[in-house]
Amino acid sequence: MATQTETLEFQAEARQLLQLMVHSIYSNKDIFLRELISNASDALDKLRLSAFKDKDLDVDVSDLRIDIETDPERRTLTVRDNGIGMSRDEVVGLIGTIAKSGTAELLRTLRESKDSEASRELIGQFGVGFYSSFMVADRVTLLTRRAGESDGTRWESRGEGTYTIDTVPGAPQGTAVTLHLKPEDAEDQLHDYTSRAKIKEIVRRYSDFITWPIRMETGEEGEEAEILNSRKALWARPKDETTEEEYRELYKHLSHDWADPLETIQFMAEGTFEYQALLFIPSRAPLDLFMRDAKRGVQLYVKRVFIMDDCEELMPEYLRFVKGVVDAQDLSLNVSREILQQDRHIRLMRRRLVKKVLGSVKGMLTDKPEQYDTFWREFGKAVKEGIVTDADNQEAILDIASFETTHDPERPTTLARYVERMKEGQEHIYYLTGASRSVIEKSPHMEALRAKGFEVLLLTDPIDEMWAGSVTGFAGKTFQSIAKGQVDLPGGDDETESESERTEQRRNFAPLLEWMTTTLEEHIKEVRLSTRLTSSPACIVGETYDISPALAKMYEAAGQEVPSAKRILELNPDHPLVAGLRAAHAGETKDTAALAETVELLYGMALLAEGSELLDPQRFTALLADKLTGTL
Ligand SMILES: Nc1ncnc2c1ncn2[C@@H]1O[C@H](COP(=O)(O)OP(=O)(O)OP(=O)(O)O)[C@@H](O)[C@H]1O
Repeated sequence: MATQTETLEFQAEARQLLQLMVHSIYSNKDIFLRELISNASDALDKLRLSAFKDKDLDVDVSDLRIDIETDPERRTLTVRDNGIGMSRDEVVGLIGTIAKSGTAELLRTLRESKDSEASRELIGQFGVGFYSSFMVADRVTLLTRRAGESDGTRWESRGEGTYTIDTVPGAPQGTAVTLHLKPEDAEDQLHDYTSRAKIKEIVRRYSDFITWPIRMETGEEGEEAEILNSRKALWARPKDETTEEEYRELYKHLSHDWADPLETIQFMAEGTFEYQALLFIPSRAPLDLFMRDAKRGVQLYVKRVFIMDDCEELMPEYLRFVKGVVDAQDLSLNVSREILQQDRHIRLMRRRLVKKVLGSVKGMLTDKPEQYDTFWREFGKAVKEGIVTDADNQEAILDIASFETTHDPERPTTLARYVERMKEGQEHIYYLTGASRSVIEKSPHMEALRAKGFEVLLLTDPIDEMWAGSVTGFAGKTFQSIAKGQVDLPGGDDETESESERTEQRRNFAPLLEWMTTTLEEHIKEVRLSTRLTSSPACIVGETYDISPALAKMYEAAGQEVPSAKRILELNPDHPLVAGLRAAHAGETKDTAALAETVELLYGMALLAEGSELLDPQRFTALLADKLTGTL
């Protein structure tokens, strides 16, 4: 007997997602069954694992299965499992709320998106699981009892603002989800989900690989229920015995993505440590790719038994978007995270998995450029983290990376292509980091390189700041920031000034540079002449091994102390303002205070030109206003 019924409200975000489901945005409604079977299969996995780990848990795991029952008269469809079940609190927490990261952002994007195709894609990426029942049902009942507990829970909702919940003593262990189906409507792709043939077709198409039996009564008295799925573990089957379609469906089951994967990677390792791996690269980045608690997508199985989701030990963080299954034959079912962390075989396995993934991206780069472009657009930012965190594969990652470049504003370049295009005598791969392509392109540091026709990589991701300063080189060429150190451009397209001219210039400017260095000593450590400027009067550069201002800012934002390194102000001796300053400073009757103000403005201009902030904007504008007034 059910106890008193309690009516609860859905959490706001859950309500909004439900609305989307009820006024379904999907055309293919059949997939609700895949979602329910997927949940049931997970619940059976969990029960088997719990029973194995907790010997005191009194459960029968000898006949774990999923049953589908239909009642054409009452127009109901039930998906029943004898898995782990849910406690009352779990029902409220898991079904009444959406604990997934990225929900709020997803809903905001959906609200802003007017395009229903785009909305469908977005929500598909998120995966709405259980709620998809409301595409085909106007009322859903869930009866569940958690293994080890005596009372069960009944949950029921019409997919509107509220749901009811009550306690049901003596409910069978596991979960039964009953859908009270909406009327058939062929136009709206609402099929007859009480039809055996339809159910069979859907199970075959979407859930064939589920390792648990999915059963359905034949309707004939005395006949055994029929098992609808073939239960073949795809990863343990040779490639030529598996169809693309089967791979795709497994991918969707694992990832909850509704789109097809971009690439499938399958391999089997034999020998002393045997395992099978089936990995997928999705075709788009998940919404939570850059969130702190983003999950990694590889599941660990041991001898066909599901052990854990999100196995960090198998995939490094920078490849967190890779989904799939790894099934190891020689581990104990009892394996824990701690054991995994210390296991030498697991480390070898991970190394091999990473090599396979990077190798398959390299394959795309050579053979399937369009696919590669999609990959890099979606995941490049995450993959670049590996340049810093995975020293063993640094070369391999640089090899598959693409970067924006001055060579072609439309297409990013690989480093190999950059190196091919390098000029004679060019030893360095030039790059500049900054907030955006347009800021970097206009930076004074670019001037001489542009004038002389050198290609520069334009690095705009925060992670670029981290690796660019620490990686030594690629294909024997070193990286050089054009905002750091001295830039000695070889030959180039321009004629270079003769050495004697330069010596003469240095001598002429020495007193000004010395005086300016003292005047600005609070902010910079040296003023010197520049070889990188053609039209701007000045720019600021760092020493070769200094951290860039943007990186310093990132560290500060992360709460880390950054030793403040003073940088160097470089002057363009050919600019009239700089030439004028030199003349004025050399003059007999100079106004040192006024000159110092001009120098301060010059320094401020150099900061603005590279996209940095002024130290004291009020003072800068006051000085500038004063100088401008003087010109009138
Ligand atoms: N048959 C079931 N048995 C036990 N727990 C279940 C069952 N169905 C759902 N749950 C619980 O409810 C949670 C929410 O289910 P839901 O289908 O909404 O999302 P999900 O499966 O976690 O995620 P996704 O959107 O990725 O499918 C599940 O994670 C699971 O903990």
